[in-house]
Amino acid sequence: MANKYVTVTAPVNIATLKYWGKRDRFLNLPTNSSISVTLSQDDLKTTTSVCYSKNFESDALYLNGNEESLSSPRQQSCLKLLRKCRIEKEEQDPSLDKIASLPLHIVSVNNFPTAAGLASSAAGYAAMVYSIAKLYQLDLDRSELSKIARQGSGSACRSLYGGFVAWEMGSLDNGSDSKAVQIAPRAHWPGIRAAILVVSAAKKEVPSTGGMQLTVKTSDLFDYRVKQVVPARYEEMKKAILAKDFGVFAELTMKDSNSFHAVCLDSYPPIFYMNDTSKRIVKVITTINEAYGRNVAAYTFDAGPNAVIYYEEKDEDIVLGTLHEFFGSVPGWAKKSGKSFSVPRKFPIEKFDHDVFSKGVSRVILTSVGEGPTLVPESILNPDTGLPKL
Ligand SMILES: Nc1ncnc2c1ncn2[C@@H]1O[C@H](COP(=O)(O)OP(=O)(O)OP(=O)(O)O)[C@@H](O)[C@H]1O
Ligand SMILES: C[C@@](O)(CCOP(=O)(O)OP(=O)(O)O)CC(=O)O
Repeated sequence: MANKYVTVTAPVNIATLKYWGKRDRFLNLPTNSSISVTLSQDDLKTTTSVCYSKNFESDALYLNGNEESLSSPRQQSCLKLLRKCRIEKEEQDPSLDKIASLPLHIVSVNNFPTAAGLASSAAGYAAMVYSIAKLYQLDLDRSELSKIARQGSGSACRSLYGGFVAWEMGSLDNGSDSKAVQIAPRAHWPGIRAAILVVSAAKKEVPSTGGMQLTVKTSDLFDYRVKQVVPARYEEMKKAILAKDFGVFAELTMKDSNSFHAVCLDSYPPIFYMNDTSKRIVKVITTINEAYGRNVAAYTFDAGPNAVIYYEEKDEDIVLGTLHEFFGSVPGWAKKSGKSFSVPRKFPIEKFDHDVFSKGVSRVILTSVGEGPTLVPESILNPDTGLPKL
């Protein structure tokens, strides 16, 4: 039997309504629904090739060129669930090749820093699950696959779709209704842009899982967030996306970032993810919004100090022009080289101490809303050896 292989690419997603809290930590079942924007794979993507062969000794994962363990319970849950689906398929159709029990080799590369607060685990698990599902020719839609990716990392379930995505928390104990659904495809609102300001590429001090558990256990505000704040915000944000109402979308996004960091601060002992640079970025964005009398940009921060700024293409000059004034000297502006931004002088730049405000950002990534996982022809794995192609 020939070695069979497939290659896919998968995107990063950045939540605008945050997942923070688990009701089941083994199944990664959340305490609230969440919403995200999938970012373009032109700028940030995971590429994963997978292959099975009776000649391989065991399952193996090569990440960014190095062999990594595949033994974590999260990785094992994903592999077991995918194999179970393939076994069912083989049982239903005895003419199919019996490949479910053959060892798998997974070769994956992220074209951006891994484990550095840029959601590599989301793109990584989405790519792994989508590629193996394609290799096994499983007849599962993206929502079904999202339930498997969710067990790898909660936020990974949202990377199964492009555009604007909701993770419906569900209520069942077995998690069968906790899945991602698409609110709207990229084409619905293609003018959404994102500027990522990389403040730190270091591993986060408090990993998400531990941080969430501490918050669930100790924060008094948390109960109010999940029962009162998020359910209403979830409906309002979906409405704003469908209506392409950036002003409302931006306000809800910033408020939800604030709310998430507030419950982190309210945890005991407190968890601090934003640093002084993050706070200065908030100040710049709120000042631009005040100066223009509308929300031209929205900030959001995950479990680390990096900022993601959402804006609409039509406001690029205002938003990027302002960010360029502060952070124009760091890498990441190449795609705008030669462009001079015309920022209408409504923005009181002199309010800011340029020397203080321009510090702390090491790189910018300029991107936009993008598509979900995609099959691609070029393999990054040598199917004869199962090793990364050099
Ligand atoms: N391409 C990939 N394929 C498979 N697993 C991956 C891939 N990329 C990352 N991972 C897994 O995700 C882990 C990193 O997750 P972690 O949550 O620490 O960082 P992150 O997702 O980049 O950051 P954050 O969650 O703060 O945005 C890696 O150690 C690896 O186990
Ligand atoms: C702040 C967040 O980015 C938290 C993401 O948490 P993870 O998905 O990384 O957590 P695990 O399920 O434990 O893997 C918010 C979000 O993406 O919704």
